[in-house]
Amino acid sequence: MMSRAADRLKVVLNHLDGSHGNVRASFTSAQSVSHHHPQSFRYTLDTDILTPEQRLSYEENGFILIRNLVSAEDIEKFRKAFEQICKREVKVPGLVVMKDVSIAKSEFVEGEKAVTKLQDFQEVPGLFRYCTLPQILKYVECFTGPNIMAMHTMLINKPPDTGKRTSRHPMHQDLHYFAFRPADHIVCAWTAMEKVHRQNGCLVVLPGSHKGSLQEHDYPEWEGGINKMYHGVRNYDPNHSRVHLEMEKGDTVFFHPLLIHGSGMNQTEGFRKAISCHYASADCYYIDVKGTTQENISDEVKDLAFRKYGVDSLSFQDTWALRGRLVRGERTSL
Ligand SMILES: CCCCCCCCCCCCCCCCCCCC(=O)SCCNC(=O)CCNC(=O)[C@H](O)C(C)(C)COP(=O)(O)OP(=O)(O)OC[C@H]1O[C@@H](n2cnc3c(N)ncnc32)[C@H](O)[C@@H]1OP(=O)(O)O
Ligand SMILES: Nc1ncnc2c1ncn2[C@@H]1O[C@H](COP(=O)(O)OP(=O)(O)OP(=O)(O)O)[C@@H](O)[C@H]1O
Ligand SMILES: O=C(O)CCC(=O)C(=O)O
Ligand SMILES: [Fe+2]
Ligand SMILES: [Mg+2]
Repeated sequence: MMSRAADRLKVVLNHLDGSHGNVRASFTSAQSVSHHHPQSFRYTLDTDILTPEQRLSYEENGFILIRNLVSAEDIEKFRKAFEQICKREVKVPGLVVMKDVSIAKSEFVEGEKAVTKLQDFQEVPGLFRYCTLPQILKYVECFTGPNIMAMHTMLINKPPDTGKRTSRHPMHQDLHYFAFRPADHIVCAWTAMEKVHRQNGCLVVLPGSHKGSLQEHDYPEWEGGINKMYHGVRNYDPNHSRVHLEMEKGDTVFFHPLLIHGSGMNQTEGFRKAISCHYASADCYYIDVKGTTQENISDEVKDLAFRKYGVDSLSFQDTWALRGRLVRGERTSL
């Protein structure tokens, strides 16, 4: 109980402090792993959900993998909902449907095979149900606390590579796209909709990179082209040690928004599917990214909002406030 109150205080202090770090790191958790060596936690809250090992692992690595969290039946339902959208059986407000850049201009690819990514499916009940699954939110709460917003939703249908290597997703930090803070109260849930492995382009992560700061992002100079908004960390070191997250259908990884990650190309004939949601504590606050490294993505998003909706008065923060949906607790700030 004590520790829950301490965690709330941490959030408040951080809020006032603005810069994350020192204040929180000095708190000591009551639920420490060892009684003799009290452990302080920065990236996880006190709940009875994570085992001490899982908690330490997230603190150290910036991600945890939970096997078999989403049922095959639920995944089948998400797959059906995705198919319906691709066949244009339903029209959805706000939904962004992205084709791979290497097939965008081809008139021969249609339906599901043409869609690389659905974004912002908050108005598709059959897909948004993923973001409300209790077994997912149970884990999310360990990072966000009790007031939870689903800020960004995606279904990724990584296509077989056309030979131009455009099915790759460059190494990046998701925080680059976000106009809210603090980072430690944001988490991504990413669920494999089928077996994902190195061959079909599983997630690749740099363990521990969440302890660093937000880096400069830009389009990588890739010969075969690069998808819209696929920014990568500018000074990516290809020799840094990486972990390939091979997962079975239903396995779910939760990761920190500063964790550097990407995915390799899909060298199979199948479409590699995953569904994901970025959650944030509703107690987070919006920031102005003017003059920061995030200005480039902010301009691109505002430009897209203008082309899609014809409004040029939306700020980057507005685009987030309009898309975010409360999934648990109270909508306190975001
Ligand atoms: C109510 C609030 C308003 C909200 C505003 C909307 C905001 C949406 C945005 C996204 C925010 C991103 C947040 C991400 C957060 C988490 C971290 C995730 C990391 C990522 O995944 S980043 C990558 C995300 N990518 C996108 O979001 C891409 C968004 N999609 C698009 O912008 C459009 O789909 C696109 C690519 C412009 C295509 O537009 P569309 O109208 O569907 O296509 P056309 O066929 O008309 O083509 C137009 C033009 O674009 C070229 N094109 C097509 N596909 C691509 C592509 N994949 N990459 C690059 N270029 C592409 C096409 O060839 C055409 O070119 P012309 O030269 O002929 O004009
Ligand atoms: N120059 C680069 N800048 C940014 N990210 C890169 C760069 N080169 C590769 N990556 C990223 O590194 C990750 C791994 O890339 P790669 O395509 O080599 O896949 P892989 O899983 O290592 O497969 P393989 O088994 O073929 O090596 C992907 O996220 C990829 O987009
Ligand atoms: O599913 C993938 O390939 C990773 C996508 C990703 O990291 C993202 O869209 O932010
Ligand atoms: Fe990402
Ligand atoms: Mg490689």
